[in-house]
Amino acid sequence: MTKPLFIALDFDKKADMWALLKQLDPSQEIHVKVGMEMFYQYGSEIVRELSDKGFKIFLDLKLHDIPNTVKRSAKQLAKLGVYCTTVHALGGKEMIKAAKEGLIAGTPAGKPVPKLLAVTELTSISEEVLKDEQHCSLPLKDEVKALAHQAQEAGADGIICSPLEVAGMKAEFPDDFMFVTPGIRPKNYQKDDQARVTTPAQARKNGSSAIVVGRPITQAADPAKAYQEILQDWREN
Ligand SMILES: O=c1ccn([C@@H]2O[C@H](COP(=O)(O)O)[C@@H](O)[C@H]2O)c(=O)[nH]1
Repeated sequence: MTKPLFIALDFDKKADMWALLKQLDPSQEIHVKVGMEMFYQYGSEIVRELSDKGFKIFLDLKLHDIPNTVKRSAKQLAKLGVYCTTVHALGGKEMIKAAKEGLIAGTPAGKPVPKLLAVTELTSISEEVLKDEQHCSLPLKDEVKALAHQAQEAGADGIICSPLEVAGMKAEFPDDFMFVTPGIRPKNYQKDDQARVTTPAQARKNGSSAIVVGRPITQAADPAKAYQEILQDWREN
């Protein structure tokens, strides 16, 4: 499979989401990310609609609760047939293990189990915030790496981190462990609320397995053009 670019479908209205998706070339495989904004409004219906139209879905709900609750929730999520989903790595190994068990238990027979990705440190968190507000004494890269190892030991299939951290830890993980990276900004695009960003091309060079891009596509004057340009920067050799 070519390395995915997940378009973060962070929209207020479903109609705006479809207006964007209709502009994209239907002959290409399109990967999308459904997050809390759409899911809290439209629920599993939106996932099914996208799935029926052939989109490959990353359902990003960042589960973070006690293991029993996460296991039972993951079991329900697995019924939706998504490609991957997320938990917060800070929930601990028991919670991640429980999420994996729930996904396995809920996946319909003969269907692939959704990949479980653990969010390490959100890409909006800076070195300063990690130290001053999360009271973490480790440098950010070390904290991300420690959470990544913890997630892998607990059975996660990959992590979410910034592309800035990938190169420094990829060699320590199996080849199929996924490094999915938001915090993507084309050259000269504003950071918005993201703290740790790179261009798509830099994410590729650093070894990201997949990138997640929202506003640089969804807020563009010409989203289809922005998507193609970012895709080219991401995939160009
Ligand atoms: O650490 C994280 C985890 C998830 N995200 C999500 O990715 C997109 C990024 O959107 P942009 O508009 O490209 O900033 C968004 O849906 C976040 O919820 C993240 O940014 N960082």
